Amino acid sequence: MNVEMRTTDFLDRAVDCYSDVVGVVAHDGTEYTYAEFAEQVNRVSNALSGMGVGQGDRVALLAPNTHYFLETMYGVNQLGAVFVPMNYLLTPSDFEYILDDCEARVVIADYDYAEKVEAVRESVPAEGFVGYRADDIDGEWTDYEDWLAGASADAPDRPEIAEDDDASINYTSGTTGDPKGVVRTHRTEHWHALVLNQHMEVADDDTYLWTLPMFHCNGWGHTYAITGMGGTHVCQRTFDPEGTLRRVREHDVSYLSGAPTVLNRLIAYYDDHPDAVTTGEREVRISTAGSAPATATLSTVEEEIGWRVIHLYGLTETAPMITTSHSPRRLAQRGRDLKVNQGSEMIATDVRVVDDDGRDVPRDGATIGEIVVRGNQVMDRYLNKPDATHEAFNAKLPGYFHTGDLATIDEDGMVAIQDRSKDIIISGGENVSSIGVEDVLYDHPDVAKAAVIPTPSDEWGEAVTALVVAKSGASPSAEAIREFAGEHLARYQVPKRVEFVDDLPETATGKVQKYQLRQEYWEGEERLVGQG
Ligand SMILES: Nc1ncnc2c1ncn2[C@@H]1O[C@H](COP(=O)(O)OP(=O)(O)OP(=O)(O)O)[C@@H](O)[C@H]1O
Repeated sequence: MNVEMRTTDFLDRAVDCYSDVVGVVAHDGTEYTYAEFAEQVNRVSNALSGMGVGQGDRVALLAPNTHYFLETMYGVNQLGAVFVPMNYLLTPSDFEYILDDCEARVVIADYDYAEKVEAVRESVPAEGFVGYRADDIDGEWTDYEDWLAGASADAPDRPEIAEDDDASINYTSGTTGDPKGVVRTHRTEHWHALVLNQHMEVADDDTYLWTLPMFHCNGWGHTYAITGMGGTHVCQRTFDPEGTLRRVREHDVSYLSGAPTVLNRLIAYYDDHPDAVTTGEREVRISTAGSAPATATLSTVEEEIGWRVIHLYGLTETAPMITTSHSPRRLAQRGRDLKVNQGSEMIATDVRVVDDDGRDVPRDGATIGEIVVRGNQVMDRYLNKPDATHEAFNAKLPGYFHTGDLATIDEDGMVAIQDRSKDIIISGGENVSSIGVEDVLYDHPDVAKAAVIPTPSDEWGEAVTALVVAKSGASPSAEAIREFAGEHLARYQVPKRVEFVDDLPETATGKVQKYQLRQEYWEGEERLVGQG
């Protein structure tokens, strides 16, 4: 007989098997066993019920990495209600759009960010406003702790939750356009967490440090995966290198995650404070995804900081993870470079690379096509956007989700991401992978960050242009950078222009906003490819 897959299964197991184990360390150091954590979760459910929230209702949360993010997520889901975590770096008008789009009944917000919801309060449908440390928020917010204190810690009656019921709505980060509400079901969330556990080897002695924003795809599924395995969550409100390295030492952390920019910031801090890293008894592993890590980034983290890097790939729409570099057999055969931009599909996940007619490209590691995917972790739909949903699942190969990412695939099924279709540069008729050029630039000893974008050119159609942040104290010339690139790249890939900038605009999840960078060069002109 089939058993429905639900997100609640993960906390239920932790309570069954690890009630005495510290499940959550709050950002202020307070420790909760899984039994205590489950009581907090029950309080959230009962307090929400008291406000009239029931099955199918949406509850939005605006919070950094905190124990109450986790409490709210489980508390909402065990009522059969739908959890909507929001990106705290968005603007009031984004929140107005999101809260309206998902028709949130209640908003729970952190004192650091609540003002952005307060600014649009009158124009959103929510009736309940709960603030963490409400005294520090201007406006009428019920204090989170008072709210819970008035609620029972007994398990609420759970409704019948079907695995295809909506569990959460995660808005895309808006790197390339308006946020879209990605609707994920209990089944997609559950399945993705199982797949993640399988490939990341999560166990009950894992201590997971929250450097990755929890709002981002429910922390890439670790909010469920770590809980279900009986591991310990250590909360860090937002990432900072000093705080991260200190917590790794203090809590004997074994596992953490972050976008490549997080790795780069750790490296920059480590350069100045090598003593901040101690290699303890056990291995530390760090999973990275969200954008392409440079070869130099991976080798510095592995060889100098001493942590094992696992490179993953995916999208909000795919829960997110669909490929992984964690293949010891292949790495032993083919060397560590394999890790940089390649991964194999995760278990029970059908990843294909197809041409414009939806046919598989040759598995030659050279022909570029679009990554499409089918699997139980793929989203149900975009909220209120049937046309976008139809397009995403039918553009080239019906039934597969179309990622908009370009890649090659080789004879072992290793997928190497080349670019987003919007980021690839067509210069003199040749495709140039911005990721490939950036990878080389990161190898230059004076380069701290690099973003490669197309700029308009009468001669080339699009000119490969590198925007470079120099390392502190270094002042390389544009010519030196171009020369270095010329030693490692084909002539058509070498940046025609190199410009130095103080910093690169990034999203909350650490992605360089190439769309924004491109804009100023393309004002009034139409790009040949992509939309921006
Ligand atoms: N390991 C990786 N290497 C290269 N690119 C990656 C990797 N992992 C993720 N990405 C990029 O990130 C994208 C997914 O990001 P996410 O779902 O967070 O939203 P977004 O695409 O940044 O936002 P929006 O859809 O609003 O533009 C992928 O489509 C891919 O382009």
